[in-house]
Amino acid sequence: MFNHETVLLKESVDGLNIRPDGIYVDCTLGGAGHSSYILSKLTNGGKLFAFDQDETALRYAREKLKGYAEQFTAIKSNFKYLQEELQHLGINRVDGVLYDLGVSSPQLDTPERGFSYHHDAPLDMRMDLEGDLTAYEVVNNWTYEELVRIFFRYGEEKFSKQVARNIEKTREKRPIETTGELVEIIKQSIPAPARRKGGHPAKRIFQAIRIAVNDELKAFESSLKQAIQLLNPGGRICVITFHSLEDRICKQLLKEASSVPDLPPGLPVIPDELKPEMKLITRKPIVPTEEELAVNNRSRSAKLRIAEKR
Ligand SMILES: C[S@@+](CC[C@H](N)C(=O)[O-])C[C@H]1O[C@@H](n2cnc3c(N)ncnc32)[C@H](O)[C@@H]1O
Repeated sequence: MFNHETVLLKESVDGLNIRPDGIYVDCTLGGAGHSSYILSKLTNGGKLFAFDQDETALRYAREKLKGYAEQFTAIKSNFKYLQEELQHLGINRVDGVLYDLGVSSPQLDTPERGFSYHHDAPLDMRMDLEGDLTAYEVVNNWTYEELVRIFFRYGEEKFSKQVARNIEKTREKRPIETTGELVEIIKQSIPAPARRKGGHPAKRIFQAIRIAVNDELKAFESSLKQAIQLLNPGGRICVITFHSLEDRICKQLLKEASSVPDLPPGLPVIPDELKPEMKLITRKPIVPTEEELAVNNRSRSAKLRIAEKR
């Protein structure tokens, strides 16, 4: 069973302003919550292409959506290959692209995937099980400097140096094999008063390693740029992010794409080629309602941003 509670479902899919005969892309298929709702709004002429790099999610979603064989195509690929994969299928323009970033609940809740600090399991954290880089490799073989860099940058962890130093000390004696061992090292590295604040003490380091293993930020940035290029006029992008690093990339890129460049003074009208490509639909992100927060804890950090191609 693939139990993933979809976040900001109505807000994001309604945000796509779906044309029943349009072409849409769900970059993060997962449990197909958003995809099912998009498909319910399409007629026979409409198409949905959905990406996931996780074979388990694809298998589940293909079965769930088998009634939509005409309209639905699942693609096993990283969404950083958005343009290339669509081109292979003869698609050069689309009417909407959706991202619901991060990991799904089944990925988090399956101990063997090694994403969770609540279970003791081998250090893995790959969304794509065919990927070469695992959390084991990062934790055991990356240098002290590389670890400090990712813990600061991707985890915004104040005690990055202490954690990296204790990882180094431990692995000099023996390899660090499991999430449980890593959690213990993190707990020992963070002073007790700080450990009691801000949720689970391993949360930020686990986020950092997961982002590094899956190269999440670069993939998203590259994909979002491609999505902007792929859109037809009037087409929309909806992005749901779950932490400040993803949200910053999204906000920045959409802002750049929707801003007028500095113009020479006295120019009476903005020439067409200088007009921004996008228009922001949400100046401030949409966040879950109290009702959603009450039933879905995973939604608490979600932010939805929407922009439209001019
Ligand atoms: C939060 S879940 C999506 C849940 C889905 N919207 C639903 O309602 O069921 C994110 C999914 O995107 C996938 N994913 C994350 N980053 C990806 C990437 N760069 N390329 C392809 N799939 C990715 C993950 O494997 C995961 O299944």
